[in-house]
Amino acid sequence: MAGSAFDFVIVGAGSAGCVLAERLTASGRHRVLVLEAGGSDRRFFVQMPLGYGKLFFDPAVNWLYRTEADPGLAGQRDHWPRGKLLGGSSAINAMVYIRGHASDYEDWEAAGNPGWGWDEVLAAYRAIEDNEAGGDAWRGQGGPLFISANRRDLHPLCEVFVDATEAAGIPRNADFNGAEQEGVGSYQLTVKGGRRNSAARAFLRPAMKRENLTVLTHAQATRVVFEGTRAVGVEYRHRGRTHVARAAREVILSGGAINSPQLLMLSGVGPGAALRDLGLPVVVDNANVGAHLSDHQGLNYTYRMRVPTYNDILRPWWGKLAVGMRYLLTGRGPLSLSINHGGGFFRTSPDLPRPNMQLYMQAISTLIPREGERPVLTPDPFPGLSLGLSNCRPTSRGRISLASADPFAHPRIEANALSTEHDIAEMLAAVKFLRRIAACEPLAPLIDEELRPGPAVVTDDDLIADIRARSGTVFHPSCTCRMGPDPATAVVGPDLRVHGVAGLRVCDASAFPSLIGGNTNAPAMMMGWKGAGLILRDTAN
Ligand SMILES: Cc1cc2nc3c(=O)[nH]c(=O)nc-3n(C[C@H](O)[C@H](O)[C@H](O)COP(=O)(O)OP(=O)(O)OC[C@H]3O[C@@H](n4cnc5c(N)ncnc54)[C@H](O)[C@@H]3O)c2cc1C
Repeated sequence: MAGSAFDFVIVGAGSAGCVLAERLTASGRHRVLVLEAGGSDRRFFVQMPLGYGKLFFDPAVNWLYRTEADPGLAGQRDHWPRGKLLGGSSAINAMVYIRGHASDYEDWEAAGNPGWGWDEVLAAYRAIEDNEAGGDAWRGQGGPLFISANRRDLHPLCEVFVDATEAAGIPRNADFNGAEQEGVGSYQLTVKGGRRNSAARAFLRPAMKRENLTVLTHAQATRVVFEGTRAVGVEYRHRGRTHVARAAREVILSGGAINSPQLLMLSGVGPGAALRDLGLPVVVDNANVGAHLSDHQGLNYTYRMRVPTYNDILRPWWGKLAVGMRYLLTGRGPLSLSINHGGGFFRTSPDLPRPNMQLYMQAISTLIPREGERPVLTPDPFPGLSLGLSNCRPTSRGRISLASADPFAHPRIEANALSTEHDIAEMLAAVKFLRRIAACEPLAPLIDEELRPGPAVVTDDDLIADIRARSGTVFHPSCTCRMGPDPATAVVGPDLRVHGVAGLRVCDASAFPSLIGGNTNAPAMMMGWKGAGLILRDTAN
């Protein structure tokens, strides 16, 4: 590959990178190289939706990051999985498809980012989607990304949960991606025909048939190559050797919220003093690189149930055999779905203008952890239910910084979770509401007992201590190369170009101006879609 020239070099075949690769090669006019540090997505537990639990600690497909000890999480170091394979995190995630609240994008635009308001973003989502629920003013149909409406094979407790949440005062909502986000119901999923529908499957794999797309796996970018302040290529390691891929037009970083800022810093774009301390040259001194790290925090309340749950089916060998056979023969059953059958969005106070909390319902409990595995395929030996929640717009901010100038060393992740009064007060109100749901008909009579945190935990102080002890990332780190017009406060402009240099953009969840209220795979794919539109527009000029 050394010496070959491409028009565009994309670093990272994740949610955004796969969409970019597809869009930039569609016309046949541009030669595109995608460098992906991980390997193929053609693995059984990647393809089988509930195989997700097996990928959580698997170094073959996962960067396996750990944060620094976090005071907000009672001093614990949180586990941060990120996908390291074709499809990136969309190939190891929980497949919930949520776009976020319309007002999130109005916030993006109001922060000085024309073109990223709700109307433009909605048009992109509608073009991307092929929603099983059909097209309407909100949903797209006929686009490259099939989205399951998730209406069959749901566990019966999902409906019970929806009824109880309704009784607690939250309206039913058949489509969180429709006119209203608030409400309770079942989640739409990136699942197609019983298989995970990652960004690789929906976008990259079809594009890989094109001659103008080259995808190199096990190729880790180590540095953006600059001539002066113009990015002209990418240095990468492949099969033990260092190569440089030249980009005649642009280099696009789509390595995700941890790796994109890391690669920028390794390349000399970042906080100048810190880079010099590590002996790195400084191309652009910008303290925003790696800063503004935003992430959703969540926790589960767990119940012992009086009725069967997936624990009873997924734990015993005969149950595993039965659901396994069903899956292999029909592509259906619990293995063909996300662990999160239901959920929704609610406000912790009626005075709030939009939902500030997200709910998750899992007809399974996993209190007894197994070494090296998120035990969704080996749950607790009793019927259990998990009700989870996570915040939508936390005010806590963390940081990614370089721990070393070695591109293969993990960067430092200071999550700084739950570090504001606001975030703790919100979580406290939310867990109280979760208990209200559990106390409502028809769910209450089916619950035997609350196992975590347990009935002894009642005072605000104890509830907060429990929140700190048991919360963790819900895997949505964002904003570490955030978009904004001013280099004093942002890393990329509204056109995703890195401030202060030429020929270089960042296009992934790191470029979000602010974290959206909801899961982040859909917005990352949308960023790839709109990013490609911007690149093609600028290329035509
Ligand atoms: C366990 C888990 C569960 C989740 N559940 C959900 C969910 O249910 N719904 C949802 O919407 N979102 C979910 N998310 C979040 C969502 O998947 C991510 O926000 C989204 O995929 C991020 O997309 P991205 O393009 O920014 O980065 P990624 O998809 O992470 O892609 C980055 C890619 O770049 C590659 N890369 C990085 N550095 C380099 C380098 N130097 N050289 C070459 N390649 C490199 C990586 O290997 C990776 O393939 C989950 C995430 C995880 C980890």
